[in-house]
Order: sequence, then structure tokens, then C-alpha cells
Amino acid sequence: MTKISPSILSADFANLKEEILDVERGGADYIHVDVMDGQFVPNITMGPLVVKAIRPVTKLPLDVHLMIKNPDKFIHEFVEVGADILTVHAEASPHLDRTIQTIKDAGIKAGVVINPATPVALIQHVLPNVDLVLLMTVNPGFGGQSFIHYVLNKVEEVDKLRKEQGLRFEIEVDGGVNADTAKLCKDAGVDVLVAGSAIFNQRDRAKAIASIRNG
Ligand SMILES: O=C(CO)[C@@H](O)[C@H](O)COP(=O)(O)O
Ligand SMILES: [Co+2]
Repeated sequence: MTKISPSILSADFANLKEEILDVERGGADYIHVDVMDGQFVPNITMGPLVVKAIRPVTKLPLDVHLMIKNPDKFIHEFVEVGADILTVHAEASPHLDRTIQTIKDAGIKAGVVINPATPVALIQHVLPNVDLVLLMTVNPGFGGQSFIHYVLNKVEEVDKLRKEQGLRFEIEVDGGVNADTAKLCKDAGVDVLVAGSAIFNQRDRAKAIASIRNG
């Protein structure tokens, strides 16, 4: 069954605990946390303090998406506060192999992510080392943007490499996911759908999650 990772970027931050519990009750599989530094992306959001605060709120794995320069500098801090999956942008790490190894050595799951215009070739050699490959379906920085359709070709490309090499990482997409685009993603080989506005902008989160999962 396709997993759903609601992005709390679109949640009501004044009621973050309730918002997380609501999507947990509504069937979410992960909680997606968007960390932005105002440098790698043109926006600033949350950091380790927020991860630490929400860790005791939910039993769900925290799926932390690092949109920051020099991710190596912060890996141990995010591990210590309770991240379960730490996903780093290939474009932000000059030593990607080392970055992934550092995450794995710290005992949590390592993910790698590329922007829409970045070719799959950039992450090809690290595919055997990761637990998750995230393909951005918007340019990172903001919630509520439109899905970029050409990324579906990259999903198919990564899925093909996964099958050819007998690898077991999950393929996740992030950005502009709703019930309509979710269907296209699943058909292309996606295992985990991140959705922010399509879940948190709806009153009934269980219904929103179900319609994305079954879309
Ligand atoms: O990483 C990001 C944006 O950079 C995402 O996780 C967004 O938060 C997704 O928001 P929607 O497009 O689903 O509203
Ligand atoms: Co994200």
C-alpha cells in the first residue's frame, strides 16, 4: 500500500501537536518535516528544536527533508533529537557519499533528494547506499505549488534502476501531490507520497489522506 507522509509545513503551527495527532489518526505513515535555511532555498522554516518538540507527540517515523547548505554540519543534531529518516539534497552536498554514510553510521535511515531539473545520474552511484530516494515534483521552498509532470519520467527511471539492481529503497515524491497527481505517481512507481496543502487545507484529514492514497 502506498505510504502517505503529510508535510507539516502546511499545518497550523500554533496547534502543531493536534495537527500531527489528527493526521496520525487519519492514517498517515510518516510525518514529513521540511527544514529550510534561507540559503539553499528562498525560505526559512524549522530546525532541530521543532523536531525535538514533536518527537514525543507521535509514534510515526519523522521523515526529515533537509533543504540546507552543508547538511553534514547538522546530521548529528537531527539524529539526537529523533529524526528517523534524514534526506539530503544531492545539490547541497559536495561529498554526497560521505554525507549518506554519516547518516547511516548514526543508525537512522538515509535518503537522497534531487530537484526537478537535476538528472538522476547525479545520484546513480549512491542508490545502493540509500533507504529512500526523494524526487522533488516542485522547486523546493514553499508549499502549495503545482506539480511538475516531467519528474514522472525520472520516477520511472529510478524505479527501473531499482529493479535492475535488485535494490529496496523507497521512492518518494514531494510537491503538488493531490488525489489526481497521486495516481500518476503511483503508476510510475512511487511508494511514498508527501502532501502538505492537499491534507492540511482540508477539514477532514482522514478523508484527504484516503483520497490521495487511493486516488
Ligand atoms: O519540501 C517541500 C517544499 O519545498 C514540501 O514538502 C512541501 O511542503 C509540499 O507542499 P505541497 O506542495 O504538498 O503543498
Ligand atoms: Co519536503
